[in-house]
Amino acid sequence: MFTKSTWIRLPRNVVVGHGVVDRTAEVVDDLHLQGRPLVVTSPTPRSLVGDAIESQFTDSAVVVVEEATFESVERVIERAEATQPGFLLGVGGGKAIDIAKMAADHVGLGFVSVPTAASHDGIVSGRGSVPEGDTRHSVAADPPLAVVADTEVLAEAPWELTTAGCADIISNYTAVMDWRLANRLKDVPHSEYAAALSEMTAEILVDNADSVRPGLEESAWVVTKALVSSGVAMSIAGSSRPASGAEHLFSHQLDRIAPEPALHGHQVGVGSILTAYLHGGDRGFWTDIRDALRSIDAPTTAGELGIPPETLVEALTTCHEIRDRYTILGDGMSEEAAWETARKTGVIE
Ligand SMILES: NC(=O)C1=CN([C@@H]2O[C@H](COP(=O)(O)OP(=O)(O)OC[C@H]3O[C@@H](n4cnc5c(N)ncnc54)[C@H](OP(=O)(O)O)[C@@H]3O)[C@@H](O)[C@H]2O)C=CC1
Ligand SMILES: O=C(CO)COP(=O)(O)O
Ligand SMILES: [Zn+2]
Repeated sequence: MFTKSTWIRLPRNVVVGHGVVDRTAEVVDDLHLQGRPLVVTSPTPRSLVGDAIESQFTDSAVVVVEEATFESVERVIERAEATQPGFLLGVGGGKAIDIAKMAADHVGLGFVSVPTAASHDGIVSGRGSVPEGDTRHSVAADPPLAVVADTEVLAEAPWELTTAGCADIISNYTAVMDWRLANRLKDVPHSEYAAALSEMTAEILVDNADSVRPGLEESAWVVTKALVSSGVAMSIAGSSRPASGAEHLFSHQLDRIAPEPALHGHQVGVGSILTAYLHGGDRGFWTDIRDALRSIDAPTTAGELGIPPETLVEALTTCHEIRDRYTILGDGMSEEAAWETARKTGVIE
């Protein structure tokens, strides 16, 4: 008997382009959302687009968050209970958007994502990631009802945020390799549609790497479309598997143990070089990943990440423990193998 079922949750409107932040109220109208918005934002995004957004609504409440913490999520929930909005608008980078996403989920309201940085695929996905205790990986949350991604704003964001978004997409290659391996070895549920979409997204981004340059609105366009596509792959899968394998475990562990972690996308990019090497050995795919990262100015070494070599090796040898997600790391790497992998790939010089 056939018993399978799936429920794919996607944003209904994805509006990307020049000046679209001025169309936020129109997007909201199209969703038939009632009531006033609670705008969840952080200091810099508020100074950049706060007025442009708030002026489109006759009555809006605003909460400015500074840290990606559960206290911030609770503050937004309290503000929502006090102001009784009809929906939430998350305006900013991953911090403001994830806090809005988690708070909206808690109070049972919809939210609209207005990214000001194309820094990772969480800005469009149904995954929320706010550090809780020792946990750094994402959990399921309702995806945004709509995404309003203004390429003019995104193109002016610091270049490293955009290169981090690119590297998060390039890491899809190794995430999919890990997912296929887990399916073959551990019978982990796998969607070939989600895997193919995720890989194709990385492929298109790499093919268009020449048009990803600082200050170019075209770059914001290319990267945002890729982030949307990666978010859709995760929605089809019903998990972050198509976009998160061992390279993400490595990054989550660095977030826990590094004196000063680097950007999410930059860490997963370097993680992807290392795990591509493990998948493919000397003549493997890892040089393609490294070259793709180099071509968009993303870090490819521990030094460029600002991570001490010992910390990088510690992350690589311990990160398999942080979550129940089978990857090429299996039940863990020895220290010797981790040093060898990092040196052979030039991640540690
Ligand atoms: N849901 C998911 O799957 C994932 C979620 N995450 C989460 O996302 C967060 C990291 O995302 P990230 O975007 O890097 O972090 P932030 O939202 O903190 O943004 C990074 C920095 O850029 C600033 N900024 C944002 N937009 C602009 C702009 N247009 N111009 C100038 N500066 C700008 C912010 O300013 P200010 O400090 O003033 O806000 C901040 O200092 C973390 O909380 C992480 O847990 C990470 C990966 C995946
Ligand atoms: O960052 C993500 C995908 O790019 C989400 O992955 P995690 O579930 O590992 O946090
Ligand atoms: Zn990621």
